[in-house]
Amino acid sequence: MSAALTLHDVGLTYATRRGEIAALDEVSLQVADGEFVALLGPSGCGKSTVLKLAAGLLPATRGAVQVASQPVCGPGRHTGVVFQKPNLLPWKTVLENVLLPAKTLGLPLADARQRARELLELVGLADFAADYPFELSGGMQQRVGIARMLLHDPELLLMDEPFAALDALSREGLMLELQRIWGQQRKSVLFITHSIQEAVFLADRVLVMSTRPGKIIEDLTIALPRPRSLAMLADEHFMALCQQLRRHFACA
Ligand SMILES: Nc1ncnc2c1ncn2[C@@H]1O[C@H](COP(=O)(O)OP(=O)(O)OP(=O)(O)O)[C@@H](O)[C@H]1O
Repeated sequence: MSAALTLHDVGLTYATRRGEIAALDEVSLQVADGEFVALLGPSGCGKSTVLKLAAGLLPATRGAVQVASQPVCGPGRHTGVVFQKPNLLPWKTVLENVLLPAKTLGLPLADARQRARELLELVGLADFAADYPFELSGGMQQRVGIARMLLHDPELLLMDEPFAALDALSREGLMLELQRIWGQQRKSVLFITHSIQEAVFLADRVLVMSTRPGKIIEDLTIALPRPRSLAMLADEHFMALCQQLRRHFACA
């Protein structure tokens, strides 16, 4: 299977006023086409840095970063990104927010508008197209962010703790929703999270990073059947996988 994302021996050092900070050291990982990979690790270990490298928002200090087998030289059309905060423009409607990348990427507006409506349908917000972000819940705003990420039909989705700011029930709802969307669209996904449960529930594979400078210290295949239901959170096999991952963290 070909790789949607490859990091090979990647190092990243930030230059700060207080000297250099080695964020990543010899990180190698792959996301295969259509694969859902979760990246788990303690705070500050370099997870967001990995995502920024994959998104072309930062250049690597050492090593190689490739998306769709091409070196990453800057933000590109192959990738779509969502962050913890959906960063919607408050003076634009839901539909206009989803359409934002159309201008930057030079997409034909009529086609983009049609696709934006289809994506709002996909994320369950068809009836809210004309609303403004302040009229939506946090979970609904994050779904707008997901629709916006999908507008230009990227092959690789980069998601940086997209559900972290939500309450537990909204998080569970969005996990199910993301699983459904991924099942329909079969994009390749790198999903960053602090939540072991979220990682095991969603992913085909979970990668664990060490404390800074981050390295990959575990690569665990999650062979649970799909689609996964919330009942699975109490399943013995599910809990054993969570326990296996929890051993890497001090509070295990
Ligand atoms: N722009 C920057 N300039 C200097 N240092 C940075 C910068 N961004 C991140 N760092 C440092 O690099 C390290 C890794 O940060 P990063 O945000 O990638 O970690 P993370 O695992 O995503 O953390 P968290 O889970 O808390 O979001 C941290 O020590 C952080 O302080």
